[in-house]
Amino acid sequence: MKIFVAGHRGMVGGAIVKALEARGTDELVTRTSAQLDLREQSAVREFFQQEKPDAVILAAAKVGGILANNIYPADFIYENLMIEANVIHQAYAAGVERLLQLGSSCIYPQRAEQPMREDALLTGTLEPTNEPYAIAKIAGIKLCESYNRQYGTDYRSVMPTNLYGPGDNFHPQNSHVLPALIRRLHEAKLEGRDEVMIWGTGTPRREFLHVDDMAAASLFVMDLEKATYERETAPMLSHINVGCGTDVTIRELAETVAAVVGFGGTLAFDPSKPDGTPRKLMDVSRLTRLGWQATIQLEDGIRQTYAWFLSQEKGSLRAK
Ligand SMILES: NC(=O)C1=CN([C@@H]2O[C@H](COP(=O)(O)OP(=O)(O)OC[C@H]3O[C@@H](n4cnc5c(N)ncnc54)[C@H](OP(=O)(O)O)[C@@H]3O)[C@@H](O)[C@H]2O)C=CC1
Ligand SMILES: C[C@H]1O[C@H](OP(=O)(O)OP(=O)(O)OC[C@H]2O[C@@H](n3cnc4c(=O)[nH]c(N)nc43)[C@H](O)[C@@H]2O)[C@@H](O)[C@@H](O)C1=O
Repeated sequence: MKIFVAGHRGMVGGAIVKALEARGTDELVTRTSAQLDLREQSAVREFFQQEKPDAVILAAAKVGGILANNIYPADFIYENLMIEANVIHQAYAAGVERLLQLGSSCIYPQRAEQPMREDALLTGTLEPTNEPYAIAKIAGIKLCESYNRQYGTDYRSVMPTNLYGPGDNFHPQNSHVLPALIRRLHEAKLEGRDEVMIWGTGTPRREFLHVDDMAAASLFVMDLEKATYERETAPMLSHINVGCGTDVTIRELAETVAAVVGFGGTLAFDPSKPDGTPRKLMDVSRLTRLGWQATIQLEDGIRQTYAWFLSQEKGSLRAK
């Protein structure tokens, strides 16, 4: 198959390309955002009409942690809506048979019953710190569902929990918690500081999945027989959660990162920073029933990610 991987330089897109290359069965098509801005409708139309891929994996998005979502809500809703609408519609217009798009666990209500099942979607109010991003991600699911229902396409959606791994964004403010803590605790160790500040109260719970597991799950869902995907996601031909099925508090995460990095000082908490959703644990029974489960334990994944972080030249680390 000729597969367009959108967002191949990102953490997830990069891991998906690596997994596809290891398989070695497909022709891959990639473009950087500078080569093809997926917010631009006519450019996306031209690209799809020229390339005519058989399949698309949509891992391109405007992505960031709790603070970035709060500071740049317009960018998060606008860019993600445009990318999804352009890619999904132009894929359909170019006759693309199969598409997989990545959403996020933040699509579920702020107070969703835990663990969160796929049918919790649109049953309650969203978490305010990422509502614009979540609405764009929900629109992505609804685009796929609607094209499937109206045009009989085979466009699938996976909803990952919080992800981490090599290729992550280690920006001190705009990143997600896990890479932010790796960097902050590493720098504190180097500077000999005896205290590090962690945002929020430390009590929110999060589920973390290594990006290589996410890439494997994405290909697993992409490869499912159409009838199997439709049976599992009936009646709306909606989406499948991806996670590891267990979560930790932010305090526990910080303690694990501190142990891996070798920071022996005190962890202090700054409650003036937002906690966000109190808990976001995915119900992964749909994916488990289909035969997939995560393989990388959190501490092992953090060790491997820290080794990758250390292997990067400081200047080449992404800092968006
Ligand atoms: N990271 C996480 O914890 C989670 C991520 N997800 C989802 O997984 C997907 C991938 O996320 P992740 O890999 O972490 O994100 P990254 O920020 O690492 O990568 C995103 C990629 O999207 C590309 N991109 C952004 N804007 C445009 C644009 N206008 N045109 C073309 N390409 C664009 C970028 O390309 P370039 O490098 O060429 O500029 C970039 O490589 C997203 O849909 C995200 O919502 C879901 C849950 C958790
Ligand atoms: C993937 C997911 O990511 C975002 O939602 P989030 O889960 O809240 O993600 P986060 O990783 O930024 O924070 C998790 C928790 O960790 C705490 N925390 C402590 N110290 C730091 C810290 O230094 N940085 C960050 N970012 N958080 C910190 C922080 O206060 C919060 O309680 C959205 O983009 C959302 O839309 C989305 O999809």
